[in-house]
Amino acid sequence: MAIGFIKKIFSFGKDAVEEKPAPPQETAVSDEVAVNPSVPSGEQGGTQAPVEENRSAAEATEAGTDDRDVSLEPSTPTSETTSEEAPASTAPAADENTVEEDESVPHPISPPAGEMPGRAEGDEPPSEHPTTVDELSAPPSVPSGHLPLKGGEQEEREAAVAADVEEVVIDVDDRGAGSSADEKAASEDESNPPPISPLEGEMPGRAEGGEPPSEPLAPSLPKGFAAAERRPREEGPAPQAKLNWYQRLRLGLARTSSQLTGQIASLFTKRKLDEATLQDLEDLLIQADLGVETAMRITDTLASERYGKDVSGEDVSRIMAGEITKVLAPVARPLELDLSHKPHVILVVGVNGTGKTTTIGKLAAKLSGAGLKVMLAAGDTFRAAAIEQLKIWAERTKSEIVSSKLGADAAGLAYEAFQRAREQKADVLIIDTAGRLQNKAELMAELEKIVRVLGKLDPDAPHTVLQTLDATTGQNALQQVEIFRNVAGVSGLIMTKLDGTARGGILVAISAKHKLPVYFIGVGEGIDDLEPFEAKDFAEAIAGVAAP
Ligand SMILES: Nc1nc2c(ncn2[C@@H]2O[C@H](COP(=O)(O)OP(=O)(O)OP(=O)(O)O)[C@@H](O)[C@H]2O)c(=O)[nH]1
Repeated sequence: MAIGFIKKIFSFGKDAVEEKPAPPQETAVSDEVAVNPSVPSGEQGGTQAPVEENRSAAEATEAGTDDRDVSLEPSTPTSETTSEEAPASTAPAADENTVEEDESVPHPISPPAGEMPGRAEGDEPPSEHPTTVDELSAPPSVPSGHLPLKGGEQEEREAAVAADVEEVVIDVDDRGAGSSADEKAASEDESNPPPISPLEGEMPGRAEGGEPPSEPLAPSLPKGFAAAERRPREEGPAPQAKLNWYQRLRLGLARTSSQLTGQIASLFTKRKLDEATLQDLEDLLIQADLGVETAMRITDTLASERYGKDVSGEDVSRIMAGEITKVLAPVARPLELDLSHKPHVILVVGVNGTGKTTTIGKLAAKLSGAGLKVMLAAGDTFRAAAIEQLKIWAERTKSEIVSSKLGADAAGLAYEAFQRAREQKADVLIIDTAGRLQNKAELMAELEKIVRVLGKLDPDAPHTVLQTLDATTGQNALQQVEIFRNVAGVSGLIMTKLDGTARGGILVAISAKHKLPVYFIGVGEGIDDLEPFEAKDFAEAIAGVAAP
């Protein structure tokens, strides 16, 4: 179904470009009803009709409780011209252009008016090879079939061309200026000397009739300056190969692990394992955000193996990695999609800046890359940049997008997006939300409303509620999960920014406490920088166990 749909998009408006993907169709939900009639018929266009129905449905529920009219405004794919079409359509035009240009535009090598005046009317045309100064300064001959311009005409036309050029510049650089192109061209003629004129006194050119200097004169520097010798350019360091995701994860968690292993190593120098050492170790593990429960698991296991004996830092790292793996293994699960839903709705929540929008883009890339039909909903109506950011991701991932104006009702948008995704038989709908600070009650209420509204269309929706957590956050992430879980019923986590100076220990504490699935980890800002979460890799990276 999805492949058939994609083929449909691909073939719209460009019969000759079969293999080139069409831009994603965007559906804007605006405050005014504006249905674009130019949508292609078929799967996409056929979904236009129920707009009003949708709206009333949304109103009937408290879904689209917003008073605004919400409507769909799909953009049409850009039609493209193929190289095969071009010659047939452009050939006659080219002839016309030639005539047009020849008549109105001076020859490209024509000297500027005033500087090298043309021949006076009635003069003999110059010989083929100019030999005298007069001949050299005469304008080039006009191609046969065209009348040579008279001196006055030449100037007028050159002025007209100058005006045209200025008009373009004004369009681009100074649209609202209001001064006419002619005025501007004229005033610049008066005020600007020709750019190639040497400045008087600074770089004297050849005096009239004088010999050219044998070497170009170096400008003399004013007092207090000295000419520097040109040094050979230094070779910079060879560009480094991009680290793979595992190396980036290890690097990201290096701060946590090296700090931890360094402290552990100094703790166990020449000390047998006793109660005091175990207590010190537990404190260190808690400081590394691992949580009391996991810290105790580690110390208990260490005690049962090595109590009263010598202990090395490697022993502790190995036991630590093993115990952390036991905590994380049950939560390292794939994100399950029930594609019978059509669409499977994923709501993405989390504090602002934790990487929701970026993660949505990465998820969309994986899903659409696998041939699934993905629709995105720009439910972060709080930030204009977030809407734009998601549009870019939609374009990059060939996903459709439903967006709205800044400040629009997010629940109404989510409702419309869900309906539209259903009509279009999308496999997955991913809804972005505003970064709600958990202490802002009204924002949390809006999030609750989105969940409620989606449930009106399908009691099981949203089918997945994903929360993004920023790995650089630390303890605060634990509190974030608690709050979003209560408000939005978070069903799984993605930890982002594990490639930075991450403090990944908190994920262990969160997993021990909430036992929520951890689907993926973000290891960079790129489209491919999202990896399935692997308990053992993560545990070893935190514990500082040497990489295999
Ligand atoms: N290094 C790194 N940066 C990331 C990762 N994920 C997201 N980012 C960056 O984090 C910043 C915030 O990401 P967004 O996706 O805008 O976060 P958001 O949660 O949507 O933010 P709001 O729209 O403000 O709610 C951006 O600069 C992203 O490029 C990651 O895994 N690694």
